[in-house]
Amino acid sequence: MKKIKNIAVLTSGGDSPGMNAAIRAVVRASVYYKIKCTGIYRGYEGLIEGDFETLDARSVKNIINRGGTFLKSARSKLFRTAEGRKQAYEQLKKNEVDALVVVGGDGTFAGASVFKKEYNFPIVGIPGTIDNDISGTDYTIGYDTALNTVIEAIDKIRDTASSHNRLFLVEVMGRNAGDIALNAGIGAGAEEILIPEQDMGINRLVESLKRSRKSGKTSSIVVVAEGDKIGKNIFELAEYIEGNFENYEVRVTVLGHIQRGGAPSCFDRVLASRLGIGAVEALLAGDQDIMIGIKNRKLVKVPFNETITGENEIDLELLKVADITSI
Ligand SMILES: Nc1ncnc2c1ncn2[C@@H]1O[C@H](COP(=O)(O)OP(=O)(O)OP(=O)(O)O)[C@@H](O)[C@H]1O
Ligand SMILES: O=P(O)(O)OC[C@H]1O[C@](O)(CO)[C@@H](O)[C@@H]1O
Ligand SMILES: [Mg+2]
Repeated sequence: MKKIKNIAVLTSGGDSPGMNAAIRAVVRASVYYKIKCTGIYRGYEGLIEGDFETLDARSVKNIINRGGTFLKSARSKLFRTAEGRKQAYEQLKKNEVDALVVVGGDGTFAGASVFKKEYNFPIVGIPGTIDNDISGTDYTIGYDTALNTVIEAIDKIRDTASSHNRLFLVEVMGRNAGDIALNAGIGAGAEEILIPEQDMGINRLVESLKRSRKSGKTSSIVVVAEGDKIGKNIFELAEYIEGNFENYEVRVTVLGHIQRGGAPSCFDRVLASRLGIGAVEALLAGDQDIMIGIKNRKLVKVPFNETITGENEIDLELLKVADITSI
């Protein structure tokens, strides 16, 4: 195998707090091991266009505390095409890049896996997404920060919900994964949590909210993941619930992209730093086509095809905790 002298790094898909800390770790590990590090701007889009810049230890100063990604990110349509990936490969050759670190979510890994098969180019992935929807790692970078952002927002909503005796539906991110909804829902003391992995059924939801009222609750918070399976959007759901209650006002808050921003938590900074170094060391050890993840507090190497199962397991114990604590 060709000796690795130049590692490139890019961030792709939705940004997540801690991506900067991951880039910083990749750059500084490269400096530590005396190899060149190349930053690629705007994910696979910049890879195709050749938007490259050499990074040194000082290029990544003062970013460990910053949300977003200074390399910027993109959702690239072109990289989904064979022609786009060919251009990407040509750019890597032209810039004498020997290996690539991609920081992103399941889509980013799917793209990396296709690229690796076509060009046999060494790639290691770092899980960076607020969704926590990647198999083989307990946590993805940004998820912990997003959870804290969500509970801070819901705590505020609770103040006004209880002052007005209202029911609030709070939509959180997660097109296919309910991790944010379930964990933030428990942490914020929600009465009900709707997740994509489970269809609770609209009637059961209404019955449960009626029971809550009867038990003496004067206000309620329902956390709804954006990809929940109840079959109505959150505003239709609010109307339906209001129509089934007397004198219970319903309000909707969609938290949206606020969940993706902000300074990373200490947990995400440390995780990102460990994974960044792990990725460089893996490439230097000859690994490729894998993600560096974390399991039971230890770094692990997981083949790309095992990270994108498309199925997100729900933690039944957490569902029980949510049920019992919302009585
Ligand atoms: N099957 C695929 N083939 C080639 N490229 C892909 C494929 N799937 C995804 N990609 C590339 O990866 C990019 C990132 O994927 P996606 O937009 O799904 O975000 P992600 O990495 O899953 O992050 P997040 O879910 O946190 O936003 C896509 O914009 C696309 O360029
Ligand atoms: O920023 P965009 O492209 O609207 O993406 C939103 C999606 O990205 C994610 O936030 C993950 O980054 C999903 O939870 C959400 O559905
Ligand atoms: Mg994704």
